[in-house]
Amino acid sequence: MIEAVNLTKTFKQVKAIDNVNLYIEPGEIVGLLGPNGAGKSTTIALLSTLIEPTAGDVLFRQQSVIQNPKLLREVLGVVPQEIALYWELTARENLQFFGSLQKIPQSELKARIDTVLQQIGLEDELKKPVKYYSGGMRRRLNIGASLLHKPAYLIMDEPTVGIDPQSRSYILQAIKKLNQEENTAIIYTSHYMEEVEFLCDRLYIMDKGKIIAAGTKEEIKAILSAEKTIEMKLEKHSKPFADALIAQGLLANIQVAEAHISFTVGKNVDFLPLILPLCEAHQVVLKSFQMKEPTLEDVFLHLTGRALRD
Ligand SMILES: Nc1ncnc2c1ncn2[C@@H]1O[C@H](COP(=O)(O)OP(=O)(O)OP(=O)(O)O)[C@@H](O)[C@H]1O
Repeated sequence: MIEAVNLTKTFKQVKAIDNVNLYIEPGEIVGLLGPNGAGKSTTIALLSTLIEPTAGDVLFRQQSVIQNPKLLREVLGVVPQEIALYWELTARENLQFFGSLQKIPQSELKARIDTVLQQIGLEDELKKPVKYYSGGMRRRLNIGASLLHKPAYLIMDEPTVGIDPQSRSYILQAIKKLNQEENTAIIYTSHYMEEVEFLCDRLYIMDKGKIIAAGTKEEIKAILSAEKTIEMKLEKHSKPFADALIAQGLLANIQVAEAHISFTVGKNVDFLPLILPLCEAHQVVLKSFQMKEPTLEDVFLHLTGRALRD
């Protein structure tokens, strides 16, 4: 198990993370979710022993990794957010280079590269330098470079940023397969809710350097079980109506996107008597109502008052 204990990191005046506690056990996929600047990259830089904390510690098998980073580094792969590849080399040549850096014996390296190319779906068909690859292919190779030494734990920092939906879906499937077939434990950071919903067993939601919620997806969604989310569609957008809805103060998390309006209310609140008089006053026609199960995005909005991508 890797564990962060009261982890704090301050850069000059900025407290990038503040008293973070989290853990990951062998074989599980744990999501670290939060908007830009929440402290995800700092947390994983600390977990992967790239930087040292201002306070607190990272434990691996209950030993401090500050004292003994080697123990963890041997079993850890890190996929950085920035692509770290050699543009003039082919996929295989890049992997040969990274494999040698990781001191994988030459007698084993070729077979490991073959396996990794297969795991990331690049096989051997690509004999071109990386500079000719698509964004998705580069991302896949970036992941491959961290898999050569068969890490038991893999930390991935937003590995699908800036790629097309097809490549993203391919990468998500490959990560799931890696976890299921090799039992690789994965810490996955993202600000894409759908990715975390698809991949993760447990998750931590971060905001402004702190963990603001932790648990299984079901546990986190249960934070909102006392509320329901309503989506309604108007015949056409009406700013005076939307303003009046916000001003009456009894509905929470009101989101207005043209003629689509959503809000949350307590499970037992009868919201129609709150809305219908406003419709009448502003001559607004309601086309539909829908009750929605809470999503992780709703939980984030509830906890922070902001959307994840704000
Ligand atoms: N080397 C640094 N020097 C100064 N401030 C830093 C440094 N690294 C991070 N920070 C600050 O710490 C806070 C957390 O940043 P961090 O990169 O960990 O967030 P993040 O959740 O990974 O964001 P993103 O999704 O944009 O990668 C931010 O306010 C950031 O500006």
